[in-house]
Amino acid sequence: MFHVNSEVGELKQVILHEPGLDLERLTPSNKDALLFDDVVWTARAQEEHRLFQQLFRDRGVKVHLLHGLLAETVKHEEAVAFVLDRVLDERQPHLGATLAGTTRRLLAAMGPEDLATHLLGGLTKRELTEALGEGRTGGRSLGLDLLADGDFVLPPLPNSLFTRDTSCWVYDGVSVNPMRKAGRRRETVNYEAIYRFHPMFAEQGAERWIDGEAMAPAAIEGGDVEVIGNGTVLVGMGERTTPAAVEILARRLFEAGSARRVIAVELPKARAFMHLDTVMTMVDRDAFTLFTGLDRRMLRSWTLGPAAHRELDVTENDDFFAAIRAALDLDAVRVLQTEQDTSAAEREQWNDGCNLLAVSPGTVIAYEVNENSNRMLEENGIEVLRIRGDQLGRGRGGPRCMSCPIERAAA
Ligand SMILES: NC(=O)NCCC[C@H](N)C(=O)O
Repeated sequence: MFHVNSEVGELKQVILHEPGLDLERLTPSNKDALLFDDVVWTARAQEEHRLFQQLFRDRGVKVHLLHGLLAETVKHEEAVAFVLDRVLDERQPHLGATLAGTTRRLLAAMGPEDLATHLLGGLTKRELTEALGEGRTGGRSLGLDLLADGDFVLPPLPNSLFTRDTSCWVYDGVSVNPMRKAGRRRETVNYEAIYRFHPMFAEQGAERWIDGEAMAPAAIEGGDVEVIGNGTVLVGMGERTTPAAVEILARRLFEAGSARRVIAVELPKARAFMHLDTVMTMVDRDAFTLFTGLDRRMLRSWTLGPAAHRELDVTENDDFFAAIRAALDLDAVRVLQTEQDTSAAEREQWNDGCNLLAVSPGTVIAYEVNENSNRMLEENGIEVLRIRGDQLGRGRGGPRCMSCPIERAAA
């Protein structure tokens, strides 16, 4: 049975996405809408990613690749229908009934590997017309006439690289997340299909905390959700996760008896701090990194607990880390901040210096570029496994963002 009982306990199984066609689709003109800061050298990004994967395998962590999971999922006819009903909805502004139908017939006729590639990497008008052959594009369509050859009939999902965000496991269940940004919303459909139809998950009967489709416009992303243990979950509310979503998640967890408290923390609403894990991650049983640019005493936070009649007990905390210490039943928590000038601190945070993935208590994966942050961690007794990320980092996500633990022991 899959479960994630902590942020830092022994990691056993993880979902990663080795980028492919999805990253090749980035161009200077579409990268902003697709939430990347630059175009990417895909072959090098894949090389970097394979080294990242190897780190897990070397430590006995089972790696599941998203493309493989999706391909196995769409071997099932109901899964294909489920996905295509959603991604080729004729009401989408650029589609219309004819183009939606033509594209659907093409995708449905593909083998599972190719279908998975295009669900992640999208489909251009050129690819559609070439595959159908001259003059066989189905009926004439306004949507098709208005697209240029290189335009997308089905847009790509390059942020699939960040498997953390789209679904996240919290204790004995999973939340399939409604994404805040338009460029990531379709990722939810792929995961919804995997969790419903892939035999590895469908036969497990794990709890489902959030159903992304039903929950929009409330939004929550896994980078904001940290399962710190002892029945407690930490959730950031910034650019991506909404207060409504935090309350829905909290209520579900309390009703199932899977968590006793949720600590919600307010974050600045800015891209640099898009998720909680871009400024703060847990690195050991009693230790967190925190971006130096945030004053820990200024962070507003609330503790949510269950109350009668499906209500929530919401109390504002005086001190965020004191609330965490109490929730974890610890004498003290260590808040690790890198002492460096403000420009260096800003640069390292931008390069995901705080976005660490613990593989066991006190051992984390980090980008090598963040020299000051990594040195500081080592001075505090944390083992740092360094990875290259010159290409991977261009989407503004680090080792924690690029991993979705599905099995992790308590700390
Ligand atoms: N947990 C994370 O911070 N994930 C990084 C997501 C980066 C992606 N380009 C995004 O903007 O959503």
